[in-house]
Amino acid sequence: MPSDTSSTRSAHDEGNALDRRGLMLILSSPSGAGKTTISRMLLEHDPHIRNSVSCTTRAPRPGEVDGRDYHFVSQDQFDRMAEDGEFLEWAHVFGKSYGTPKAQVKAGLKAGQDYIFDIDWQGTQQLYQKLERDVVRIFLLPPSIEELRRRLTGRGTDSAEIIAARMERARSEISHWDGYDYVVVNDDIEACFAKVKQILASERLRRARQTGLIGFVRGLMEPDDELG
Ligand SMILES: Nc1nc2c(ncn2[C@@H]2O[C@H](COP(=O)(O)OP(=O)(O)O)[C@@H](O)[C@H]2O)c(=O)[nH]1
Ligand SMILES: Nc1ncnc2c1ncn2[C@@H]1O[C@H](COP(=O)(O)OP(=O)(O)O)[C@@H](O)[C@H]1O
Repeated sequence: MPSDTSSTRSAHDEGNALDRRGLMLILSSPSGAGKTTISRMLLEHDPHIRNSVSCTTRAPRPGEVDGRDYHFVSQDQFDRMAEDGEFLEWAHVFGKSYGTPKAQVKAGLKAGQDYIFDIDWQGTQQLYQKLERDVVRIFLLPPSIEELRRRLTGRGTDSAEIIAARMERARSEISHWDGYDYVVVNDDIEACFAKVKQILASERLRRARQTGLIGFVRGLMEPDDELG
């Protein structure tokens, strides 16, 4: 048995990052369904998870911060990064390029760091093909198409033309819902957040992620001297 059993136990109970391999929590949804809102709530609530900051060629929205929400790059910079193999995956969405930088995430996962990915279904498929064992896929649905339109309009960040393009694409994005492990309807935001937290807590406890348990379990199985 490890000498410091109590600290080992409490570390496991809290899903402590040092005891296990990190996981990749993917949140996808049609634009406006609420994945950015849920990601931000999770990042505020949970010190063990970080945002994987994507590169994009789209313009920043009011309130978005370069390096926090996205790395905003030119098309030339993006193409060079893609050619140099700096992305884990990348895709064209709404006529712009979006990509997940490789370096930070790969090292982080090994060190037990969890990451949130706010990426579309194309990126989700690519990440799943490459890193299946680390990926947890959640798809958020709006309670109705009318509510989706209200949210896109109410967000106040996009022109009528861009909102129309996003609504146009919503149905085809929703058609990929069955490529996800979990599907959550984002009607009431607190109820949706509670479900996402529940999924994360359970996924952290999967045996395959609990690399720190191996030594602990071996200790439990050692012959007990007192029993002879
Ligand atoms: N494949 C891929 N998709 C991304 C990445 N970053 C963002 N996206 C997706 O691109 C789409 C547009 O994102 P954005 O312009 O922020 O609009 P939003 O969906 O309304 O927040 C969304 O479906 C995002 O999930 C990425 O690195 N890779
Ligand atoms: N459950 C909800 N109820 C009402 N409004 C919501 C809910 N979830 C998100 N919103 C709002 O809808 C808009 C779009 O949400 P956002 O998180 O930006 O979506 P996405 O990142 O999927 O495009 C934002 O103004 C956000 O505050």
